[in-house]
Amino acid sequence: MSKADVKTDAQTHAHIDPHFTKQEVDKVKIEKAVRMILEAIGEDPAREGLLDTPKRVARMYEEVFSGMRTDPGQFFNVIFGEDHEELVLVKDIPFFSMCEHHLVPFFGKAHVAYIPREGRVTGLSKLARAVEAVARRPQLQERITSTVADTMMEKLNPHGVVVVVEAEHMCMTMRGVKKPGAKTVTSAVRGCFEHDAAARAEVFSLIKG
Ligand SMILES: Nc1nc2c(ncn2[C@@H]2O[C@H](COP(=O)(O)OP(=O)(O)OP(=O)(O)O)[C@@H](O)[C@H]2O)c(=O)[nH]1
Ligand SMILES: [Zn+2]
Repeated sequence: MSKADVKTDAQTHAHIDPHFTKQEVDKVKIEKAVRMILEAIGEDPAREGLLDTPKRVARMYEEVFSGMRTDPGQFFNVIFGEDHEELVLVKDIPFFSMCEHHLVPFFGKAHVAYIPREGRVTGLSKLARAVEAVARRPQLQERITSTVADTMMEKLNPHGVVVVVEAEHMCMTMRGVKKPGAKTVTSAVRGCFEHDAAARAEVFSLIKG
């Protein structure tokens, strides 16, 4: 096998997760852009209260978009050899993301369930880490849901996965259609859950309860 044939996890994962990047955040560029936005709305970026704002916003974007540089698949490299082949559900995982259309937050809870294959059990915290990695990017709720499910299918090869995400989008509350309280629920159902209605119903009732 030539060196070029040896693909990193991140490269092999690209079909599921095309937005993962190793590029560092260009904070100077963000600072310039923020100054321009302030000028564009009629503010004075040189007034005292705004002097450090471009720097703060650059640091904030680096933090809230840190998932751009986090491969969610990496968390499933540690696997326990347990032979538990029954349902595992981690529910109510809080997350914050940024809507890719308006760059304002949407946030809520993710519920991640899977049935491991024998000897391929992951750490519970890894499910929450994968959600966080995928959420901290310019996102669509649907894409968070399916990327987490597809990453788990690929890395853990489980019998099945269900991911449910419920969120409130600030682009629908503080602006635009202005419907505070409206919740969006998305789900991704993979593997055995696709054809086993009873197993799927069990997961949904556990998530609700
Ligand atoms: N499918 C999906 N749509 C989203 C998500 N976040 C925001 N949107 C929607 O993206 C759409 C963008 O619509 P546009 O008509 O291009 O933009 P807009 O004029 O700002 O739309 P309004 O929000 O209706 O004012 C809106 O309907 C948003 O509600 C998401 O996670 N998934
Ligand atoms: Zn939006």
